[in-house]
Amino acid sequence: MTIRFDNVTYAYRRWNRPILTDFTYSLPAGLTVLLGPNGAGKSTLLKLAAGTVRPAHGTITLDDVPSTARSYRHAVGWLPQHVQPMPQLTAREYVAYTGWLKGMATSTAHEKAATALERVDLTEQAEVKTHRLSGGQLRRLGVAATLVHDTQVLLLDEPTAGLDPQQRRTFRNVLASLTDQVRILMSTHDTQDLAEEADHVTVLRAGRILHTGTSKEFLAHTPASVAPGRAAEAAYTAILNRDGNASG
Ligand SMILES: Nc1ncnc2c1ncn2[C@@H]1O[C@H](COP(=O)(O)OP(=O)(O)OP(=O)(O)O)[C@@H](O)[C@H]1O
Repeated sequence: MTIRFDNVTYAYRRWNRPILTDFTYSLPAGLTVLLGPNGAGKSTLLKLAAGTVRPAHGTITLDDVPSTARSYRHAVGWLPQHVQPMPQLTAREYVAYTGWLKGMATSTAHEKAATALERVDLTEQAEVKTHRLSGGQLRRLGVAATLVHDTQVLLLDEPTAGLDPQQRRTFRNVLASLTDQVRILMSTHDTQDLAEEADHVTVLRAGRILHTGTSKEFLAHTPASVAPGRAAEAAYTAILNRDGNASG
């Protein structure tokens, strides 16, 4: 099951310049990292894919189901940049409540919540009130909430921003463990982190795809003299520079 953008054009206001124009993209299997400078259109792309905003032209589909359909929004989970705790709820109740909001029976929502928490490695925190969770645990709680209703595609907007290195590692490991069942598109500014877990990399600038391919193909852009620890950052810079030179 994958999300396809076909000739999508989107502007925030009818009279504004479009952020995406005639944009075509198909989300590959596994974990895809979405890179791009500030204002490239990453969040806009994720919001369109989540069905929270609609294109002016073109179509966004999940195996032929349009993004306007209820079944589309059930199959696609979107994690915004900030996960708000609900102080009165435990982690388990929070996830079950999300399932209930999506139309699940209360008993099913509780059952599915336990499985979703297990998938993000939060079983031990199931009875902890959400405002007592750490920043990294809160992000994983957000992922559990999006997984509770049998999500096929997970969209994450800078989920590792503000996390310390240990929390980022745990978060990435959790994402990597989900990719056998869920396709994931994750935006980030954390270029170096991605080299470890991403299957694919897409680079966006000014609403255009500069590069999309496997991580190996992405890293092949690394200049020869660069130390391995800097490879992803250097590959990203090389792709941006190549485009800058071509369009300049
Ligand atoms: N609600 C909005 N109304 C009008 N313009 C917007 C709105 N949200 C974003 N934009 C504009 O759309 C463009 C793309 O923004 P978007 O947030 O998608 O980029 P981004 O790649 O996610 O950036 P960042 O890395 O800074 O989060 C920017 O020029 C931004 O100013």
